[in-house]
Amino acid sequence: MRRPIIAGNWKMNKTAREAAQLIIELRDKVKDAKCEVVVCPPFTSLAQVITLVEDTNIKVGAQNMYFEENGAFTGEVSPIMLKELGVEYVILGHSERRMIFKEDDELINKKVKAAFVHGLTPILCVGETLKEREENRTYEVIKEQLKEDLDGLDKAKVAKMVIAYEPVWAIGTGKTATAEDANDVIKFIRNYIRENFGNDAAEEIRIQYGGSVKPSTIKEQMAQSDIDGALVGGASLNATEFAAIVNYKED
Ligand SMILES: O=C[C@H](O)COP(=O)(O)O
Repeated sequence: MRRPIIAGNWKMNKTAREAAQLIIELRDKVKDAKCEVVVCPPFTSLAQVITLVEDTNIKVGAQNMYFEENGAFTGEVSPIMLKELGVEYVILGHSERRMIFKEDDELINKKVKAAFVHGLTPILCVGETLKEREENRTYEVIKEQLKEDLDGLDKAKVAKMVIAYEPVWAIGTGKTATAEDANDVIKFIRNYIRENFGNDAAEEIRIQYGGSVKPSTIKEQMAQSDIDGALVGGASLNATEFAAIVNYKED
């Protein structure tokens, strides 16, 4: 039985002071959550947030990292640095990294492998653009991303990671994929894992939906057969909203 995982991606929001306020407000509101709760603040707040979530049920992820351990890579942060701080998860291949910062699948694959080398769990994001969806290329695009991003990984590692299906057209737009549509794509991802990494990995891997998730959408999304959680952007910046998502009620 897969334990749902709901993660808040704060993106480039919250100063260190604001991050501390948010996490202090959030701690109590999510303490009885049944799902795994993760927050992904900007690098500048990671250390402080990790201190503030000690002895709570909140885990911490980073929003990105480089694949090298150290060296002349100005502006980058390494897996070793994250691990030492107490970071457990790292978001990789987010569509904003792919589109704005031109990250390609080869780079994302190196980052996914480096995360595992250093004991971090990747939350790998995949998803199609509106144009690709309109051209009926959703499955083809996602298959290609999975093929490249997971290249060379063994099934034990794939089983442990998290994949977030985020249709690019649903991110920050207020448009969500219908719960059924999201579930269909997530089933497709699970089948890809089954075919390429075996049944155990397919049954164990957790696959989230991301894209304008809100308190009003989460219940229906979590009621689907294959959706194992959510990667939440905008709504994770407000403690009450994020707590309402994390504390969704099952029927
Ligand atoms: O990582 C989170 C996603 O990009 C979704 O963002 P959003 O909830 O603001 O649409």
